Parts: sequence; C-alpha cells; structure tokens
Amino acid sequence: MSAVTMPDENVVVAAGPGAGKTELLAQRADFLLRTGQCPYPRRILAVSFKVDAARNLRERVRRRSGSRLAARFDSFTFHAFAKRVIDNFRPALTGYNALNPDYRIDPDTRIEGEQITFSDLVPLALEIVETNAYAQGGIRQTYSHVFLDEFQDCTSQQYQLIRAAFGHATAVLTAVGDTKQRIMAWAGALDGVMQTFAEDFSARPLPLYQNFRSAPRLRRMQNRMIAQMDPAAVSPDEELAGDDGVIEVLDFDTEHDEALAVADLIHDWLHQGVPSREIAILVRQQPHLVAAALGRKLVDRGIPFRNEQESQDLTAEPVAALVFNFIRVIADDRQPDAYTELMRVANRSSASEDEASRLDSQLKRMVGTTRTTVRSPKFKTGEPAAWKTLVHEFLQLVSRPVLTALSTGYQQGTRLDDLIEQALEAFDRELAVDGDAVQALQRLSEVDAIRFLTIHKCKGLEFEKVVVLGIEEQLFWDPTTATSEFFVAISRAKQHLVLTHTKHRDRPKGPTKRWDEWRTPHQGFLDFAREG
Ligand SMILES: Nc1ncnc2c1ncn2[C@@H]1O[C@H](COP(=O)(O)OP(=O)(O)OP(=O)(O)O)[C@@H](O)[C@H]1O
Repeated sequence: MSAVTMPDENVVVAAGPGAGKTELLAQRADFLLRTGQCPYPRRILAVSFKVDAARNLRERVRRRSGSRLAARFDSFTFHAFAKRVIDNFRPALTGYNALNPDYRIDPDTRIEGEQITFSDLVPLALEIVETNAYAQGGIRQTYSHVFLDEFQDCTSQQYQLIRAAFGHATAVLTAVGDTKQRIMAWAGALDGVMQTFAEDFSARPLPLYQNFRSAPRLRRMQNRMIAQMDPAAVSPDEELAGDDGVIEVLDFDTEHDEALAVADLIHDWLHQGVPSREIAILVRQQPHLVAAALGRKLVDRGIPFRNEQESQDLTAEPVAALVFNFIRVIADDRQPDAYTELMRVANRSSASEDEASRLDSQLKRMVGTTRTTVRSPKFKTGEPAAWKTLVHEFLQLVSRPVLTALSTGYQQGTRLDDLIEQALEAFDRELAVDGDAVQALQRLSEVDAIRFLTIHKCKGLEFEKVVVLGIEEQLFWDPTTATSEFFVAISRAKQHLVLTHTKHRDRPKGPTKRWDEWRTPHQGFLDFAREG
C-alpha cells in the first residue's frame, strides 16, 4: 500500500518471485491516474526488458484503469523507449551519430547515417539526453512518474540513460526487482544495481514477503534455493506449510523417451481441462533443438504448441496480429473475437466517418467472398502462396495509411513490409507442419497453444504447469548465472513443476553450436526438489 500510494518519494521494492512486483506497478499506475497525481497531460513511463513483459503490464493497467486513462501509460522496453527518444529528437545527433529521417534498424550492421543496430539504441538516446537540454526538458515534462520492472537486470548503459533522463528529482521513480533472478550478468547487468539506485535516487527500500503465485510445496523448493542464494530472504517454515502443489523429477535414457512421456502428461492435463495457455515448456537454450522431439510427438497428437523463440515478438506487432486475424476469420467460421478485432481496424481510419463506414462494408464483403474462395475445392489450403495472395489483397483494401497508423514505428523505412513478410513466413512455417491453416494459427496464438520458451523469455510470466526440460550440466553450464536461471524457471509454476533429464540427446542434423550427446544430470539442482 505504501509503495502504491507513495506521493513523491522514490521507492525500490526488492522481493522474490510471485510477490506481486509487476502487479504493484499496475496498481500504482491505476492509483496515480485515477487520483490525478499524474494529472493530464502528464504520463507514466514503465520500462521493462522484454516485449512480452511490457505488453503484459500495459494490459494489466488497461484492464484496471480503462483505455482512456491507460492511454497515458507508456509501457516500453528499454529499446522502445530509446527509439522513441531518438525519433523525437533525432536532429540532436551530430557527427558520426547523425541519422537520416528514414534510418533503419538492422540486427548486425551499422551504416553511417542510414542504419543502426539494436545495441546502438540506448547509447544514442543517452547521447541525446546528455547533450541536449531541450530533449532532456521534453522528456522530463512528459513523465511525472517512472517505473522500472525487473530492475535487477539493468545494464550500466541502461542505468545511465535513466539517470540522465530522470536524475535530480525530476520524476518520482518506482523500481522493482529480485536479485536472485539476475540472469543477464553476461549482458553486463550492473552488480548491485538496486543498491546503486537506492543510493543515487535516495529511494526508500520496501520489501514484499508473500508469494501469491506458487502452492506451498513449490514455495518450499524455492525457499531451499533462497537459503543458499540469499539467506536473509528465507521465509520461516510455518509460513510455507501445506500439501498443495506437485513436483516431479523424471529421468530418461533418451530424448525420445522424454518426448513420449511429456507428451502423454500434456495430453492428460488437457483432458483434465487445464487450458493450453497454462502449460509451458521451458528450456535453458535452443528450445527448437532440445524440444524438437517433443514437438513432433505433440504434432502426432494434434496438440498445438508455439515456439516463442520464433514468434513471440512478432505476435505483439499489431500488423502481424491483423494478418493472423484475417487468416483466422477466412479459414474458420468460429472466430468471433478475431472477426471483431479485424473489423475494428476499419474504425482506426483517421478519415471521415463516411470513409470508415465504406471501408467497413468493403471489408465485410471481402471477408464473405474470400471465405467462399477458401472453401472451394480448387483452393490449395496447404500451399502458402494461395494464402499469401489473399492476405495481400486484404492489406491493399485496408490501405497503406491505415496500416501505417497501427504503430508509431511503421512509417519508418521498410519496417511495415518486413513485419508483414515475417508474419507470412511464420504462418508458412507452421502450415508446413501439418498443412492445416487453423492448427497453424492456433500454434501462433497465445491463447490456444502450449508455449515453448527459453528461460530468458519466461521472466515475469506464470503458468499452472511448468515442465523444465534438460536439468543437465551441459545446459546449465555457466556457473555465474545457472542458479539464477534455474530459480527463474522453477518459480514460474503455480501448481505443478516437472523437471526432466536424459542420458543421451541425439546431435541435431545441420550445423549447430556445441552439442554434447552424452548428458549428466545437474544433481545439485535436482536435490532442491527433494523435501527434507
Ligand atoms: N496483493 C496481492 N494479492 C493477491 N494476489 C496477488 C497480489 N499481488 C500479486 N498477486 C498475484 O500473484 C501473482 C504474481 O504476481 P506478479 O506477477 O506481479 O509477481 P512478480 O513479483 O512480478 O513475480 P516475478 O518476479 O516472479 O515475475 C499474479 O498472479 C498476481 O495477480
């Protein structure tokens, strides 16, 4: 309550998994917006590390506060925030760092003036804020409050950006994090950043003790790890009493045995009524290789799954969602939500009401005729090219200006076309699995598919059932981060945690980085699963 309602003091909340850190930020946003402590036109900035986490927080605030108030809540990743700064104040960049208005972002290569990489975003934004008083003033006037989620993973460059933008009591800051979940050490996460923040910003530390997520049996396992990682944060035994929750350790000879047993487990869970979105398969790294055998077994059983490595960031993009919704609506009659979403796009048109209603009826007509086309015997449902033509016709009807208005970055360079291309490629990839468009879309959807995630991608998320594949020394090999990674993984489970290891994993076909066929169980980690 103190952290949520704090009027003008900076706060740092350090707490374990499931203690409600993200929830606290959502509640604080609601409080500040509703009570006018963040008065119109000022805004709240929330910075997270992953696209998924930023979206999750934005959604929580929208549900609590409604769209009108939530419109003043900017939930960004560090990259998105930095890009916003660069786009708004680009002329402040000079010399080698100067950028053309239609600059692009490329994963690898920087070209002077034309193209930057993702890792250039934060340093360039920092340069703007540090050297341009106008930009600094603009940012400070915009945001009255700043939230920092998963703050334990803040790198020193990211921290410098926050300090340059919001130092000297120009905004009220709330940082939340858990030092035991610090898994980004390799990417330069600042040692003790929470402590540094507390000192630099005179932030008041406030603890949260309860874990609202996990059943007692799971909390006891987390507590055994906490005893080793941070003895001061251990919960007393009497707070963790109870038999609720399940932990299983499964030991196999090969990944094929593992795949079969886990696919059977998942099949049973689904039959018991567990929703797909409440099941997650976590892998330390390379889920597309480590979980490949399991993927094949799920396909055999007709169970949709989604490899987040490939599609997570994509489905957060409004234009990709539009493409998927269009295919969903024309391929399947029972998709009322997708249909509503699709039709909403007509009202996004900034043109007159007349034009919006014309687009609305054109869209309805087009969906009608396309549905007939797709159902005719001549239409080759298993062929990507057939769908591609329909999608392009649809996008043409929606029109370029409406598509560009879907998100701020879409005006720039080839971003919009790249995303459309990526959405179609993701669909092709899934269509190739079984030739069934409806199943392919289910695998791409968050609601209907079991998720395969790396541990890095699962941060901040929670599921009823969590399977962590490969508790093996060959996967948890980095002594500086392995324990935190394992801790993050096991603390995602609400009710049921399954840990597996196998003696042998076949070398995948094609080139791979290092791959050990023979595996050793990570006994130290498996011991945490044992009571007593
Ligand atoms: N005060 C509360 N009362 C009841 N339930 C809560 C409360 N705070 C949070 N929760 C619930 O507990 C779960 C965990 O909350 P949340 O995701 O905010 O935790 P977190 O501290 O951010 O976790 P992690 O660091 O592990 O990602 C959520 O399902 C949330 O709705």
